Amino acid sequence: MGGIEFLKGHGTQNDFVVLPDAPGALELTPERVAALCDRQRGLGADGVLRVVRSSALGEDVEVGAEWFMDYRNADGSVAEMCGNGVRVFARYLVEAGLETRGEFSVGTRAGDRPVQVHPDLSVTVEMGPARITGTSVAIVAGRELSGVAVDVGNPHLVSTMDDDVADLDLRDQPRFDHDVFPDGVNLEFVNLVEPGALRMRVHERGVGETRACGTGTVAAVAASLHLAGTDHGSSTVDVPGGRVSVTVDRAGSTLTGPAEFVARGELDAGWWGRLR
Ligand SMILES: N[C@@H](CCC[C@H](N)C(=O)O)C(=O)O
Repeated sequence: MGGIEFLKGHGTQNDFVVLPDAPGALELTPERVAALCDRQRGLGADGVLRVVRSSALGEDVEVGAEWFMDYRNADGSVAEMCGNGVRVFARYLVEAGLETRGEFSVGTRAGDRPVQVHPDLSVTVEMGPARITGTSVAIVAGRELSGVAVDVGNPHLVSTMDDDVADLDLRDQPRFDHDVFPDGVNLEFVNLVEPGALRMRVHERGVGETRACGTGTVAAVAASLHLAGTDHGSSTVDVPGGRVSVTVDRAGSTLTGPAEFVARGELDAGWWGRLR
Protein backbone atom coordinates (compact mmCIF):
# COMPACT_ATOMS: atom_id res chain seq x y z
CA MET A 1 0.00 0.00 0.00
CA GLY A 2 1.39 3.44 -0.90
CA GLY A 3 2.33 5.76 1.93
CA ILE A 4 1.82 9.48 2.25
CA GLU A 5 4.50 11.70 0.72
CA PHE A 6 6.46 13.95 3.09
CA LEU A 7 9.46 16.24 3.04
CA LYS A 8 11.49 17.41 6.00
CA GLY A 9 12.91 20.92 5.90
CA HIS A 10 13.85 23.86 8.03
CA GLY A 11 14.37 27.62 8.04
CA THR A 12 17.19 28.60 10.42
CA GLN A 13 16.61 25.24 12.16
CA ASN A 14 12.93 25.86 12.84
CA ASP A 15 11.99 22.49 11.37
CA PHE A 16 8.89 21.25 9.60
CA VAL A 17 7.29 18.20 8.08
CA VAL A 18 5.87 19.24 4.72
CA LEU A 19 2.82 17.25 3.55
CA PRO A 20 1.89 17.79 -0.11
CA ASP A 21 -1.91 17.53 -0.29
CA ALA A 22 -3.12 19.52 -3.30
CA PRO A 23 -6.71 18.17 -3.20
CA GLY A 24 -7.09 18.60 0.57
CA ALA A 25 -7.66 14.87 1.05
CA LEU A 26 -5.54 14.29 4.18
CA GLU A 27 -7.33 14.09 7.50
CA LEU A 28 -4.82 16.08 9.56
CA THR A 29 -6.02 15.63 13.13
CA PRO A 30 -4.22 17.17 16.13
CA GLU A 31 -3.17 13.66 17.18
CA ARG A 32 -1.57 12.96 13.80
CA VAL A 33 0.25 16.30 13.83
CA ALA A 34 1.54 15.72 17.38
CA ALA A 35 2.70 12.19 16.47
CA LEU A 36 4.49 13.38 13.30
CA CYS A 37 6.26 16.16 15.23
CA ASP A 38 7.26 13.93 18.16
CA ARG A 39 11.04 13.42 18.04
CA GLN A 40 10.85 9.85 19.40
CA ARG A 41 7.68 8.28 18.02
CA GLY A 42 7.44 10.34 14.81
CA LEU A 43 9.67 12.21 12.36
CA GLY A 44 10.25 15.12 14.74
CA ALA A 45 9.54 18.76 13.91
CA ASP A 46 8.40 22.08 15.35
CA GLY A 47 5.39 22.06 13.05
CA VAL A 48 3.62 20.71 9.98
CA LEU A 49 3.13 22.57 6.69
CA ARG A 50 0.31 21.05 4.64
CA VAL A 51 0.48 22.16 1.00
CA VAL A 52 -3.10 22.47 -0.14
CA ARG A 53 -4.83 24.28 -3.00
CA SER A 54 -6.66 27.27 -1.47
CA SER A 55 -9.81 26.18 -3.32
CA ALA A 56 -9.67 22.78 -1.54
CA LEU A 57 -9.01 24.10 1.97
CA GLY A 58 -12.61 23.97 3.17
CA GLU A 59 -12.06 26.79 5.70
CA ASP A 60 -13.54 30.26 5.66
CA VAL A 61 -10.32 32.23 5.08
CA GLU A 62 -9.87 35.05 2.59
CA VAL A 63 -7.01 34.23 0.24
CA GLY A 64 -6.24 35.06 -3.37
CA ALA A 65 -3.14 32.87 -3.63
CA GLU A 66 -3.42 29.53 -5.41
CA TRP A 67 -1.55 27.60 -2.68
CA PHE A 68 -2.33 27.67 1.02
CA MET A 69 0.11 26.96 3.87
CA ASP A 70 -1.96 25.02 6.40
CA TYR A 71 0.37 25.45 9.39
CA ARG A 72 0.08 23.39 12.60
CA ASN A 73 2.20 23.64 15.75
CA ALA A 74 3.90 20.53 17.18
CA ASP A 75 1.16 20.13 19.80
CA GLY A 76 -1.45 19.89 17.02
CA SER A 77 -2.80 23.42 17.41
CA VAL A 78 -3.50 25.62 14.40
CA ALA A 79 -1.65 28.95 14.00
CA GLU A 80 -2.23 31.88 11.71
CA MET A 81 1.25 32.29 10.30
CA CYS A 82 4.80 30.95 10.34
CA GLY A 83 7.57 33.11 8.90
CA ASN A 84 10.20 30.37 8.68
CA GLY A 85 7.63 27.89 7.43
CA VAL A 86 6.48 30.12 4.59
CA ARG A 87 10.03 30.29 3.23
CA VAL A 88 10.28 26.48 3.23
CA PHE A 89 6.79 26.27 1.73
CA ALA A 90 7.69 28.71 -1.09
CA ARG A 91 10.83 26.79 -1.93
CA TYR A 92 8.84 23.56 -2.02
CA LEU A 93 6.36 25.05 -4.51
CA VAL A 94 9.19 26.11 -6.82
CA GLU A 95 11.14 22.83 -6.59
CA ALA A 96 8.00 20.76 -7.11
CA GLY A 97 7.18 22.81 -10.24
CA LEU A 98 3.91 24.00 -8.70
CA GLU A 99 5.11 27.60 -9.12
CA THR A 100 7.17 28.53 -12.14
CA ARG A 101 7.62 32.18 -11.16
CA GLY A 102 10.22 33.39 -8.67
CA GLU A 103 7.68 35.78 -7.14
CA PHE A 104 4.19 34.74 -6.07
CA SER A 105 1.94 34.75 -3.02
CA VAL A 106 1.28 32.06 -0.42
CA GLY A 107 -2.10 31.93 1.32
CA THR A 108 -2.03 31.80 5.14
CA ARG A 109 -4.61 32.26 7.89
CA ALA A 110 -3.10 35.74 8.38
CA GLY A 111 -3.74 36.56 4.69
CA ASP A 112 -1.73 36.33 1.48
CA ARG A 113 2.04 36.62 1.88
CA PRO A 114 4.03 37.66 -1.23
CA VAL A 115 7.35 35.81 -1.50
CA GLN A 116 10.47 36.01 -3.64
CA VAL A 117 12.59 32.88 -4.06
CA HIS A 118 16.15 34.05 -4.77
CA PRO A 119 18.69 32.20 -6.97
CA ASP A 120 20.67 31.20 -3.84
CA LEU A 121 17.39 29.62 -2.60
CA SER A 122 17.01 32.06 0.26
CA VAL A 123 13.52 33.55 0.38
CA THR A 124 12.14 37.01 1.13
CA VAL A 125 8.62 37.20 2.54
CA GLU A 126 6.41 40.28 2.79
CA MET A 127 5.15 39.69 6.30
CA GLY A 128 2.51 42.43 6.50
CA PRO A 129 2.36 45.09 9.21
CA ALA A 130 3.85 44.40 12.66
CA ARG A 131 1.35 46.12 14.96
CA ILE A 132 2.39 47.20 18.46
CA THR A 133 -0.63 46.36 20.63
CA GLY A 134 0.56 47.24 24.15
CA THR A 135 2.81 45.98 26.91
CA SER A 136 2.74 42.99 29.23
CA VAL A 137 4.98 40.81 31.35
CA ALA A 138 6.55 37.37 30.93
CA ILE A 139 7.76 35.41 33.94
CA VAL A 140 10.76 33.17 33.22
CA ALA A 141 12.02 30.95 36.03
CA GLY A 142 10.50 33.33 38.58
CA ARG A 143 11.92 36.45 36.92
CA GLU A 144 9.56 39.18 35.65
CA LEU A 145 10.46 40.54 32.23
CA SER A 146 8.42 43.38 30.80
CA GLY A 147 7.72 43.28 27.11
CA VAL A 148 6.12 44.88 24.08
CA ALA A 149 3.13 43.04 22.57
CA VAL A 150 3.30 42.78 18.77
CA ASP A 151 0.79 41.30 16.33
CA VAL A 152 2.41 39.88 13.17
CA GLY A 153 -0.72 37.97 12.20
CA ASN A 154 0.01 35.84 15.28
CA PRO A 155 0.63 37.13 18.83
CA HIS A 156 4.05 37.93 20.31
CA LEU A 157 5.47 39.44 23.48
CA VAL A 158 9.02 40.74 23.07
CA SER A 159 11.14 41.28 26.18
CA THR A 160 14.34 43.22 25.57
CA MET A 161 16.97 42.64 28.24
CA ASP A 162 20.53 43.61 29.18
CA ASP A 163 21.54 40.17 30.49
CA ASP A 164 22.64 37.67 27.85
CA VAL A 165 19.59 35.79 26.52
CA ALA A 166 21.83 32.69 26.34
CA ASP A 167 21.59 32.46 30.13
CA LEU A 168 17.77 32.19 30.28
CA ASP A 169 16.26 28.87 31.30
CA LEU A 170 13.45 28.31 28.78
CA ARG A 171 12.86 24.62 29.49
CA ASP A 172 9.53 25.33 31.18
CA GLN A 173 6.65 27.33 29.74
CA PRO A 174 7.18 30.96 30.87
CA ARG A 175 4.12 32.50 32.48
CA PHE A 176 2.19 35.29 30.79
CA ASP A 177 -1.05 37.25 31.29
CA HIS A 178 -3.91 35.17 29.85
CA ASP A 179 -6.21 38.21 29.96
CA VAL A 180 -3.89 39.99 27.51
CA PHE A 181 -3.24 36.86 25.42
CA PRO A 182 -6.36 34.66 25.67
CA ASP A 183 -5.18 32.53 22.71
CA GLY A 184 -1.64 32.14 24.03
CA VAL A 185 1.47 33.97 22.88
CA ASN A 186 4.92 33.47 21.40
CA LEU A 187 7.56 34.86 23.77
CA GLU A 188 10.75 36.44 22.45
CA PHE A 189 13.79 37.43 24.53
CA VAL A 190 16.10 39.89 22.88
CA ASN A 191 19.53 41.50 23.30
CA LEU A 192 20.39 44.62 21.32
CA VAL A 193 23.93 43.76 20.16
CA GLU A 194 24.43 47.03 18.28
CA PRO A 195 22.16 49.22 16.16
CA GLY A 196 20.84 46.98 13.38
CA ALA A 197 21.82 43.71 15.08
CA LEU A 198 19.69 41.74 17.54
CA ARG A 199 20.17 38.39 19.26
CA MET A 200 17.01 36.45 20.16
CA ARG A 201 15.70 33.31 21.81
CA VAL A 202 12.07 32.27 21.59
CA HIS A 203 9.54 30.11 23.39
CA GLU A 204 6.81 29.38 20.85
CA ARG A 205 3.14 28.90 21.54
CA GLY A 206 2.24 25.28 20.85
CA VAL A 207 5.85 24.12 20.58
CA GLY A 208 8.28 25.20 23.35
CA GLU A 209 11.72 26.66 22.78
CA THR A 210 12.62 26.54 19.09
CA ARG A 211 15.89 27.45 17.37
CA ALA A 212 14.18 30.22 15.37
CA CYS A 213 10.83 31.91 14.79
CA GLY A 214 10.36 34.11 11.71
CA THR A 215 7.31 36.03 12.90
CA GLY A 216 9.15 36.39 16.23
CA THR A 217 12.14 38.04 14.57
CA VAL A 218 9.85 40.55 12.85
CA ALA A 219 8.14 41.22 16.20
CA ALA A 220 11.56 41.65 17.86
CA VAL A 221 12.71 44.23 15.32
CA ALA A 222 9.38 46.11 15.47
CA ALA A 223 9.53 46.16 19.30
CA SER A 224 13.15 47.34 19.41
CA LEU A 225 12.39 50.12 16.92
CA HIS A 226 9.33 51.08 18.98
CA LEU A 227 11.46 51.29 22.13
CA ALA A 228 13.92 53.49 20.23
CA GLY A 229 11.05 55.84 19.32
CA THR A 230 10.69 54.96 15.65
CA ASP A 231 8.52 52.71 13.47
CA HIS A 232 10.88 51.92 10.63
CA GLY A 233 14.30 50.37 10.20
CA SER A 234 16.09 47.14 9.50
CA SER A 235 18.12 44.66 11.48
CA THR A 236 19.74 41.29 11.38
CA VAL A 237 18.49 38.87 14.02
CA ASP A 238 20.74 36.08 15.26
CA VAL A 239 18.87 33.10 16.66
CA PRO A 240 20.29 29.76 17.83
CA GLY A 241 19.61 28.33 14.35
CA GLY A 242 21.19 31.06 12.24
CA ARG A 243 20.60 34.60 10.99
CA VAL A 244 17.72 36.36 9.24
CA SER A 245 17.29 39.94 8.01
CA VAL A 246 14.20 41.99 8.77
CA THR A 247 12.89 45.35 7.60
CA VAL A 248 9.95 47.08 9.23
CA ASP A 249 7.99 50.18 8.32
CA ARG A 250 4.52 51.45 9.09
CA ALA A 251 2.93 49.68 6.12
CA GLY A 252 4.64 46.33 6.31
CA SER A 253 7.69 44.23 7.00
CA THR A 254 9.97 41.79 5.21
CA LEU A 255 11.84 38.71 6.38
CA THR A 256 14.75 37.21 4.43
CA GLY A 257 16.45 33.97 5.32
CA PRO A 258 17.35 30.46 4.24
CA ALA A 259 15.05 27.53 3.45
CA GLU A 260 16.52 24.02 3.38
CA PHE A 261 15.30 20.50 2.62
CA VAL A 262 16.97 17.54 4.30
CA ALA A 263 14.84 14.51 3.42
CA ARG A 264 11.84 13.23 1.55
CA GLY A 265 9.98 9.96 1.72
CA GLU A 266 6.73 8.22 2.51
CA LEU A 267 4.91 7.87 5.82
CA ASP A 268 4.00 4.33 6.70
CA ALA A 269 0.34 3.98 5.78
CA GLY A 270 -0.37 1.54 8.63
CA TRP A 271 1.16 3.88 11.25
CA TRP A 272 -0.79 6.83 9.87
CA GLY A 273 -3.99 4.82 9.75
CA ARG A 274 -3.72 3.74 13.38
CA LEU A 275 -3.58 7.39 14.48
CA ARG A 276 -6.92 9.12 14.87
N1 LIG B 1 7.85 29.27 13.95
C1 LIG B 1 6.93 30.16 13.37
C2 LIG B 1 5.72 30.53 14.17
C3 LIG B 1 4.79 29.33 14.30
C4 LIG B 1 3.46 29.65 14.95
C5 LIG B 1 3.56 29.99 16.40
N2 LIG B 1 4.09 28.94 17.21
C6 LIG B 1 2.15 30.40 16.89
O1 LIG B 1 1.45 29.58 17.52
O2 LIG B 1 1.77 31.54 16.63
C7 LIG B 1 7.57 31.31 12.64
O3 LIG B 1 8.66 31.08 12.07
O4 LIG B 1 7.00 32.38 12.53
